[in-house]
Amino acid sequence: MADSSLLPRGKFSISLDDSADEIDAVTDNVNKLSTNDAAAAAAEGDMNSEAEQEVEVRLADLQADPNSPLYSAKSFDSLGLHENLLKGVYEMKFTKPSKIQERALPLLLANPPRNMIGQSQSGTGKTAAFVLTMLSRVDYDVMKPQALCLAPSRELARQIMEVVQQMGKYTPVKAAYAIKDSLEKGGKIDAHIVIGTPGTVTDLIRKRALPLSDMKLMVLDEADNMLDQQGLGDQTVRLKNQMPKGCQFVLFSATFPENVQTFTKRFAPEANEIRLKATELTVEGIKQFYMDCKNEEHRFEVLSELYSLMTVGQSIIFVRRRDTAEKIAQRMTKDGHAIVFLHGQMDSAERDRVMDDFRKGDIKVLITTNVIARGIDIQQVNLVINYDIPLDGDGRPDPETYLHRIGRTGRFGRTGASVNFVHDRKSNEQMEAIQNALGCDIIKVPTDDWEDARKILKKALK
Ligand SMILES: Nc1ncnc2c1ncn2[C@@H]1O[C@H](COP(=O)(O)OP(=O)(O)OP(=O)(O)O)[C@@H](O)[C@H]1O
Repeated sequence: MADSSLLPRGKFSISLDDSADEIDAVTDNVNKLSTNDAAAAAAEGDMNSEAEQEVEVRLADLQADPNSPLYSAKSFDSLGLHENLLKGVYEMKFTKPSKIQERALPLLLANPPRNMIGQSQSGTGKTAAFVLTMLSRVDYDVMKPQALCLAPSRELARQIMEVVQQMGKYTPVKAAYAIKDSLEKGGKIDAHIVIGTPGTVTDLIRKRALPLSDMKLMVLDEADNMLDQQGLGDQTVRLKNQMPKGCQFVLFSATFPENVQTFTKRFAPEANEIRLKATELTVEGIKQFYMDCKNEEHRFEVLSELYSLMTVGQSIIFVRRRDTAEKIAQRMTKDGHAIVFLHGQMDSAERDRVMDDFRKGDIKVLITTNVIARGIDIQQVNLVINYDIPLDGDGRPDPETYLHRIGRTGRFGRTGASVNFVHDRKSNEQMEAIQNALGCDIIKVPTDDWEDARKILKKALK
């Protein structure tokens, strides 16, 4: 949850309560939205399963707890959103906003537009905050790209598109991808909202397939990653420099490490900021464990044993290298486990197929690299395994990537477990460094008493 004492004084152009006038201006624009039949929304009356009901009860409790990042004192109706967007939100079964949604939305929608740097724990609903902003800001009478959302992976871009379509269901929004293989040769993007990855966006602009003249809003999801100077940073900055004057820059992430903070502020000057304290970064619902393996070979055996003994919902295993992902998937398959791999060197169609199968639940175990460490939201994932402890580009323990990886479980109040595998002194030290940096407890699970191990993990997954 954000700590208001950390917010820079005087940076807010409005307070949460006196924002009605500014919000109206945005609402005027959105009034042009078409009014589709809302009956469709009401007609949906599926009986929830028992498990889902349990989650709903827990969620209601969390959303009533002021100490939870999901807590909100307000309703979606009071956040200045157009009624057609509210219909979309409610159809997604969102009853109350989370803390980040409640705090960020009025600031994001205020006029004149102001930049935003928003931080909130993994799985607390940042996507809705920026998607609703994009859907509120575009002028639907103008069929030109007006909002650009950048994400670090095609998987995340596709997921954001899904949210845009769902939330924008009762608007005439047209959204287009700018990801590899998304546009036919010689084609041109005509859509209100563009969602893409920096490389392809750069490419399309160069080919004059993505006009920027009407851009009003640029969103960076996983902003610290997008601005990382060892990675996507240069490309992202070059894109920013091409945006028209007055463009609003919106940056969201669960993590903004020290080393990107100055840069982030330069990227989004005069921004409203919503920040977390260092002690608030971990999500309570995610229980963290480690298993001490004797060596490389034992590490694999423990993994295989774990999957023989446990019935987990869905799980993601993270490794450092693509070839490790492939090798382990092959060995696990030989041992009789159903598992697939996903990494950045696969072709687009294959990546999409694997991800779609995993999302549908047809695949239960996915082994992957950091390519999907961030943002991916699959609520049934209740176990994350760090087969390799995450390291940064310089080979140092990487607490941010750790947080994002384990954050693939425990989404929006759900419970989940993460298990770190250590197999030698070095990996042990790496895990300890992460534990110290985050000040979190990582509890040992025995590798010589499987009954005990099963009990501990089962309890955490309840
Ligand atoms: N107000 C809400 N009520 C109920 N569910 C919500 C609400 N807001 C978001 N969600 C759900 O919570 C889940 C997590 O949201 P989202 O993916 O936006 O998290 P995030 O903060 O972007 O996480 P990450 O940092 O991992 O990217 C999604 O399944 C989303 O549909």
